[in-house]
Amino acid sequence: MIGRLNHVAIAVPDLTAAAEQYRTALGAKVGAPQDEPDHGVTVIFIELPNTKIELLYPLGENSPINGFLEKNPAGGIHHICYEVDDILAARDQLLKTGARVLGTGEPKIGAHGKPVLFLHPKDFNGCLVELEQV
Ligand SMILES: C[C@@H](C(=O)O)C(=O)SCCNC(=O)CCNC(=O)[C@H](O)C(C)(C)COP(=O)(O)OP(=O)(O)OC[C@H]1O[C@@H](n2cnc3c(N)ncnc32)[C@H](O)[C@@H]1OP(=O)(O)O
Ligand SMILES: [Co+2]
Repeated sequence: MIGRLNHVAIAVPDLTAAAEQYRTALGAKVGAPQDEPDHGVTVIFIELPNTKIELLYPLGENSPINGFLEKNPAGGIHHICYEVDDILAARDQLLKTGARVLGTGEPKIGAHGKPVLFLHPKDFNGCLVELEQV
């Protein structure tokens, strides 16, 4: 069901510093900051030849990443995003296995303008999973 790895997201305590480090120390192709108010985050995508890294920083008062950054003040890997062809079929299949879909259970439009859903980290070996329909 899952296809390519779309991105690995890293929650960071300082978005500008993290972007600069990827640009200068790691020599990566770093995009511009994008506010995602529907998701409570500001993101910067880093383009790698085979995937992307999504730097995440809280936006607004109820950001879903606030708790994670409180527990991991230096930052940390926050989620991985797998591509799927049909997100509703994927969701329904996963619900049958007992996996918890976060939020309302309905896809939201993600940072690439495509539908996304999140699966509870406790149901996936401690790793928050994002699905993106491509
Ligand atoms: C723009 C878009 C895109 O790419 O298109 C994005 O990525 S938006 C990216 C931001 N959006 C999201 O993450 C949306 C989905 N996320 C959520 O709904 C939330 O972040 C939850 C995953 C439910 C966690 O929320 P919160 O930290 O408030 O809950 P909580 O404190 O009750 O956490 C429950 C347990 O899960 C653990 N936990 C929390 N976040 C975790 C993470 N990212 N990875 C692994 N474990 C995690 C906590 O340590 C805790 O474990 P213990 O009980 O053992 O201590
Ligand atoms: Co993401």
